[in-house]
Formats: sequence, structure tokens, C-alpha cells
Amino acid sequence: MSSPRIIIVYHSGNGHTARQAEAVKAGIEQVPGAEALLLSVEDAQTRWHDLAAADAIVFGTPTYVGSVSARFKAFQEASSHTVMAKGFGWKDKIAAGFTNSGARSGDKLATLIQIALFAAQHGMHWVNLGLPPANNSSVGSEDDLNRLGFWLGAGAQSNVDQGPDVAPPGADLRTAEHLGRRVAETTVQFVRGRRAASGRES
Ligand SMILES: Cc1cc2nc3c(=O)[nH]c(=O)nc-3n(C[C@H](O)[C@H](O)[C@H](O)COP(=O)(O)O)c2cc1C
Repeated sequence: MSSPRIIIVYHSGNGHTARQAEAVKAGIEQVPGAEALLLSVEDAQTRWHDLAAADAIVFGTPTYVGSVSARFKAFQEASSHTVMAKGFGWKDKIAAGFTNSGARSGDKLATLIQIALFAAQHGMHWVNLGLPPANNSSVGSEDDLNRLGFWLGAGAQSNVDQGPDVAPPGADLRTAEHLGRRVAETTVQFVRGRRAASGRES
């Protein structure tokens, strides 16, 4: 069986969300047989064939003004012309999302919802974070996985006076890694299941 291919399409203005994207990639690569490719939103718009061949696409963007960044939005709109309008090419691929911002909340949920809607418009199957919220009790800590308490996707927080060498912190990178691993495990199950259901190899 060929390996499930998972592409991470992301934008990062100053490198913080790029750290999160790299962590998602590391999580994907922990699953035997899964292959991961990182593409910036600009490179992705020159590689539609690679995206068409992917089994899953994970979308990532910083939260700017309570929303996806303008450059991520440009990629979304390009996909509308190039993929959606030309035959629903991403239908039934697996999708997931992540975002990073300066504030703890920073209205990141609005960004994750926008990414999930984008995936739904493409007919993709959304994979959520699959972690309980953490750092929400007397025994919780900033080192907890999912310390920011998201369900829809992975959130990260980067202090605005720190560079991407130190922000976002390790807990948020491990949370992103968890999302990558979960997407890869789900994609392996989905691809194998679809092949078995169609009478091909399991
Ligand atoms: C134009 C702009 C708008 C921003 N809006 C938000 C916001 O709505 N919420 C927030 O928490 N941080 C906001 N930030 C902070 C960024 O999300 C934060 O610096 C993030 O780490 C940037 O990631 P990047 O280095 O990958 O671009 C904003 C930054 C910029 C440049």
C-alpha cells in the first residue's frame, strides 16, 4: 500500500506559526508509513497537483485581527477558483487546522472556525484536536498539552516580544505535534478503510 500523503499548508509572518507547522509535521512523521510535506501558502499555489494527490491537508495560519491572515485568505480564495470551481477536487480528503496568536485567547477560535468552514466548503472530513482542555484546575500547569483549551484544532500563543526561537512554548508545540499524529493516524485508517471497502488491498 502506498503511504498516506499529508500536506501542511501554512502562513507565518514572523516564524512563530512556522514553528507550530513544523511540530505538526513532526507528529505526522511519528506514524509509521505517513509522509508529510510542508508548503507555505505561496508555494501551495504553485503545487495544486501535489495537493490534489494528498490524502489529507492540514491548514495553519496566525490569527491576525481575529481572523486568518490576509495571505492565508488569498490561498483560500485561490483554491476556490482552482479546486472547488473545477470539480470539488478536495472532496473526501481529511482536514485539520491550527493557529497561533499573541494573546491567550486572541480570538483564535474564530480563526479555527473559519478554517473548519473552509474545509467543509471543500467537502473535506474535519479531524478535531482530540484532547481534553488542560491548565484548568488547581493541578494544571502551563506545561499541559492543550493548555489553551481548544477542541476544534491546535492553538498556540506566542508572546509578542519574543522571537520564534522561544515562542510559542513547548506545551503548544507538543499540542501541535499531537494534532499531526492524530491526523496521520486517522488518515491511515481512512485510506485503508476506503481501499478495503472498495475491494482493493487492506
Ligand atoms: C496585523 C496583525 C494582527 C494581529 N492580530 C492579533 C489578534 O487578533 N489576536 C492576537 O492574539 N494576536 C494578534 N496578532 C499577534 C500575532 O498573532 C502573533 O504575533 C503571532 O505570533 C504571529 O505569528 P507569525 O510570526 O507566524 O506571523 C496580530 C499581529 C499582526 C501583525
